[in-house]
Amino acid sequence: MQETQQLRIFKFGGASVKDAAAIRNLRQIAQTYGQPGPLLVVVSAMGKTTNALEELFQLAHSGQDYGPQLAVLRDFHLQVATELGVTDEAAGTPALTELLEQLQDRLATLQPGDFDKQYDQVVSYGELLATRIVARALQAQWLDCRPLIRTDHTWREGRVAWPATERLLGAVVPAQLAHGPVVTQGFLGGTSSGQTTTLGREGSDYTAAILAYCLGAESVTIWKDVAGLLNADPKIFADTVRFPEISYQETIEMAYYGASVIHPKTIKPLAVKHIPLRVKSFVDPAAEGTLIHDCRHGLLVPAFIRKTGQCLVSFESKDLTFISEENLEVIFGALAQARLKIHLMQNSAISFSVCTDFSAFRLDKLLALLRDQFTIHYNTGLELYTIKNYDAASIRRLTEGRELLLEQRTRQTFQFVCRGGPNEFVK
Ligand SMILES: Nc1ncnc2c1ncn2[C@@H]1O[C@H](COP(=O)(O)OP(=O)(O)O)[C@@H](O)[C@H]1O
Ligand SMILES: N[C@@H](CC(=O)OP(=O)(O)O)C(=O)O
Repeated sequence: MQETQQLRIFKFGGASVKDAAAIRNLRQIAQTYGQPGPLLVVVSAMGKTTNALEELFQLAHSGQDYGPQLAVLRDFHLQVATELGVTDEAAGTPALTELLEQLQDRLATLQPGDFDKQYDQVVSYGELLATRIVARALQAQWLDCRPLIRTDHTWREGRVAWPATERLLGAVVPAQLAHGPVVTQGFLGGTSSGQTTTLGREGSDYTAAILAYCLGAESVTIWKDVAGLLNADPKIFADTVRFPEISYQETIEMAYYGASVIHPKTIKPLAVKHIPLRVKSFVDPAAEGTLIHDCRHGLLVPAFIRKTGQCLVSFESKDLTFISEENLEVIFGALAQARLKIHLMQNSAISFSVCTDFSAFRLDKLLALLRDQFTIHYNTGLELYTIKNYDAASIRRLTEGRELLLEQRTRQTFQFVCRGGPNEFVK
């Protein structure tokens, strides 16, 4: 594989491309910090476009009128392109209007069934449209990553076929980078038969890591609306502290437990190749941010992580049989089939409980698979809190006055599930 010397990868998420002013700011950052090249820029859908596309898709798939929402989405992208003066369609292939027409066609020709597969074919247009605009604004080359980031057919959470992806990217991207900056889509991949897949919501950070791993990048910088990786989400918790540097191991755990600033899959490919990851503020790009790399540090301050939209499911054997390895095998198999990920689990003599993301569709599937064998109870509308590197004061801060439905602690991590409610303790 041909490695690109000193390649820097910049990733810009939805907030950093939410309108024309944000894209001008991105251009300034790329010009100031992305030189000398080579520079590969990964871009997500603009603002909340992915949510809007999800809604559009739901409407279209269920046969409802989606015309007004589609018009809003179309006008928004065209308006931003006009404000940036990048409506010169001849200069880009495919043109913005061509992508918008493709999206319209996709929506008009949806078939009943195949929900997840068709979701990917529609929702992917957020990144296609955004990169078309950003590439033109940067006068950079536009790269369609779908034929190069090869995944299996796991719709909505494509699993990367690493050897093929490394070969495909290596054959195309270094040559393109030799001609100047390249802009490509986050979140997207493609199957061997040429169908679009997505890598899981908020998966654009992961795309930056895939590209870095496969192309042997020097570093990855993800530009966010926060000062760096903090010990908690500042939208929820008061008095947050920035980590100037932190290890891959600490970061992967924070991301895994739900610190939404970095997609959890991002860290491993970078750690394997010792590629540093910087989290920097696009609001204050000169500020230090956070450097995530191979480093050792003492005990860090407690980090707080909240996951909302949780569901606690308890399985009880119907005949007072103990929860055994055989029972657990059946339960885990059903959870995997329903594609429900376990965030926390606990068992007693005759009962086994798991905390997972709530999805009515997936929960129904799980119930259908296990109802005959187990008595199943569940609660929805819950929150899962994790405190990494906890102490007594940090536990008190979060748990006081709350009814804990499930609680667990290891040497470094304290977790509990409780009902969602006002966050009287956080701000
Ligand atoms: N530990 C944390 N440190 C910093 N930001 C965090 C943390 N946990 C959650 N966040 C949230 O992550 C947001 C940035 O991530 P996200 O909105 O997904 O960015 P993007 O869309 O640009 O990829 C911040 O605005 C902040 O609210
Ligand atoms: N646009 C996709 C992928 C993504 O990563 O977006 P962002 O970088 O804005 O979190 C999503 O919203 O899920």
